[in-house]
Amino acid sequence: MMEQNLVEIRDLSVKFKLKGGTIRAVDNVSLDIPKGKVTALVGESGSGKSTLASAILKMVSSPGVISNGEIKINGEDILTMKQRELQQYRWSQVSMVFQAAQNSLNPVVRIKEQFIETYLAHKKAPEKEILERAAQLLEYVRLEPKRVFESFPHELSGGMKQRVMIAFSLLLDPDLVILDEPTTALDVITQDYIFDILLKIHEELGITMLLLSHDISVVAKVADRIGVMYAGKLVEVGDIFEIFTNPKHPYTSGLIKAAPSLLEDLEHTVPIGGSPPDLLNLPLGCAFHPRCQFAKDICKQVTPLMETVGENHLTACHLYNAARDERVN
Ligand SMILES: Nc1ncnc2c1ncn2[C@@H]1O[C@H](COP(=O)(O)OP(=O)(O)OP(=O)(O)O)[C@@H](O)[C@H]1O
Repeated sequence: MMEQNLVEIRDLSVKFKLKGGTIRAVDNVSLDIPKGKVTALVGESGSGKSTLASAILKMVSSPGVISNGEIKINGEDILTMKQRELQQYRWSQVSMVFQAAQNSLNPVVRIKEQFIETYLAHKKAPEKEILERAAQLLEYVRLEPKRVFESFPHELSGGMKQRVMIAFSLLLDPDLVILDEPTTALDVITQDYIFDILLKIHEELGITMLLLSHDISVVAKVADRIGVMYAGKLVEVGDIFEIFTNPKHPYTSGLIKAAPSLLEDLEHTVPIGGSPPDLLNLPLGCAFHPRCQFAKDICKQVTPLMETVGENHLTACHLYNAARDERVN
């Protein structure tokens, strides 16, 4: 059966005009988010994951601007939506749990009231119905509705607040939920617990998810598809099995080798050498070339384009252009 895409992003660029110059936090990215699947975006801090995700909500933070591209959800172009349409679209079609989202709960309002306010800001319904829905969602995230409803945020632990935020993100029954580093700042056991919950929600509600993480091992358990970002570009995308068994881009291989919990063997992890790129001073050619042990002359001069390297698998790396060229010759 043909896979249907919920979101189709084409040639998306987001620029930030800063004191030292202009950076492209997202640089000509094209990505499909298939319906009913969990897609993960991974890459080091600063690679552009959050900026890309906020563009899907047309909520890029100032001074960022979406300088080109197209984002379609269910075939509808988000970037041409008017303010009123956007207000409807956010939360009810796409919701996002931001980084350290626990802190975005209002500290002086009981959770119950926050559920009601959030719902009513987008749709009308009797309070009783809203609370029934909220209670159902709290049960999904394995929290006791009665207790949580009456609590203020400071009465809940970090992991509980994060689960409340996940429940919030589902409140208006969106098609897509974006989770930005959903478990950072939580201990490992709580992280696992939250990922179990996310997986269950995904399986039972069939909801499409976009998960952002700097740690490829964290998303390995839940994602169906992985996109790898480096210096604002998408450098590899493929189904989870392909990415882990047959990574093509040296940066993807580096992320996998550097992930301790994947190898279950701390001694054999190999950190990626060099340091993350300075977006104000990107090298010519492939931005990863100064850290790449396979870099050739062409990598220092020409930016590689995304090319198909397998079924549902694309990468932007000259190593594969060369392999293809050799086959052709
Ligand atoms: N509001 C802003 N003002 C200036 N620069 C920004 C802003 N938001 C993001 N950037 C820059 O855009 C680039 C990409 O940042 P982004 O937060 O999207 O990366 P990320 O991969 O999500 O990393 P992290 O997980 O650390 O947030 C970074 O260089 C960052 O400094």
